[in-house]
Amino acid sequence: MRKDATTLQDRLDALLRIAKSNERKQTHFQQYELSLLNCSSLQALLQLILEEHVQRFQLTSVTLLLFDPEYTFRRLIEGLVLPSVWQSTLIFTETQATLDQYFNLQRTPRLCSFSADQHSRLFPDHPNLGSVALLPLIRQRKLIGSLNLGSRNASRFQPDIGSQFLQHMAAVVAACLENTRLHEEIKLVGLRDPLTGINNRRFFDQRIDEEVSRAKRQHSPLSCLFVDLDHFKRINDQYGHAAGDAVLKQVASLLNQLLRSTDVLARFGGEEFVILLTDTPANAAADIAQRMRIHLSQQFFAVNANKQIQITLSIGLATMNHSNQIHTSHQLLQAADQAVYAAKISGRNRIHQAP
Ligand SMILES: Nc1nc2c(ncn2[C@@H]2O[C@H](COP(=O)(O)OP(=O)(O)OP(=O)(O)O)[C@@H](O)[C@H]2O)c(=O)[nH]1
Repeated sequence: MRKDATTLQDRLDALLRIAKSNERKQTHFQQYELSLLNCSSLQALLQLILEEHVQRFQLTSVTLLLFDPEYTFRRLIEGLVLPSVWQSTLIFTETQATLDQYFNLQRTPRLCSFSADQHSRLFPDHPNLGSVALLPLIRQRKLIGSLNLGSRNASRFQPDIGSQFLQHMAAVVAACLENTRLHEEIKLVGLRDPLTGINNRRFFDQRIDEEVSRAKRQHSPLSCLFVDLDHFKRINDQYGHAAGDAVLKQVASLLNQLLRSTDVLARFGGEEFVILLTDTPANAAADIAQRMRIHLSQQFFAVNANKQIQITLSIGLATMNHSNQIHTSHQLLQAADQAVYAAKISGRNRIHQAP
């Protein structure tokens, strides 16, 4: 009788321990889910998925394979400084078949033993895993990627283990990835000029303030070029607005190619471009402007199937060098603007340097 009571008590204790452990897991997952849902940037989200996930759930490796046929994701992360380990944990594919091979038609999570033949592309840094869970990331019934969990423990992920919880996590991850991607794209659209694809004036207004502060802090010179196409109206009038657009696009691309990655190029409006040359004194900026003017005057621009034209630029140059009258971003831009006006009235196709 007494023995029976003890056994019953042991069983109850064991059940209580399991219930408590499940509750802890549930709380743990809910906290993780909340952090995923609260993420506002793609970098922070990727950090949660690729790094925090491994620790929180005691895994050996977590990787993401994303279907990115138009390089949308890759363009968004291009400008970010990402941890070098992500080079092997953040994987992209342009072909749907690469993803499809890992899942059945129902696209349910796949829990199985690790096989080097099948899974090495998903876990390039971990050739000795015991088991893996491949979770399909689905949005609007489309497979957008796969979240891949790897464990050294061979019994951690096996086909007979319930996968509802993992399926739920994959749905949250897929939704968060889509949301942050859209969010980042919107941010980018607000700062890009849709015609030329380069930065717009809003972006420039933010950057010039940052660069002026940096130049003051580091006591380094900062030059600004105001570039204005000569007689651009004639191109529109003679060959049409679409031809004018094509010329603007080509000019933006040519200017971009001539600059260093630390310089800032933006379309200021219409046929005007602005450039910030960081850590560049006036004489060096004048050389760059001169090279730019000559290079562009030697290019040919197709305005229709049978006609190519040449163009010229006027450039105004101003420099903040901590010993002249230029102390603010407004003064720097205004000085460059007045200088381009002086270049125009003194004959165009030339550079004018602000005093
Ligand atoms: N095709 C095209 N034209 C534009 C765009 N934005 C502004 N423009 C045109 O650019 C022309 C600018 O004309 P103006 O300000 O007179 O300047 P300009 O003809 O270049 O003459 P100068 O600057 O004095 O040499 C106008 O005809 C605008 O319609 C655009 O996005 N696309």
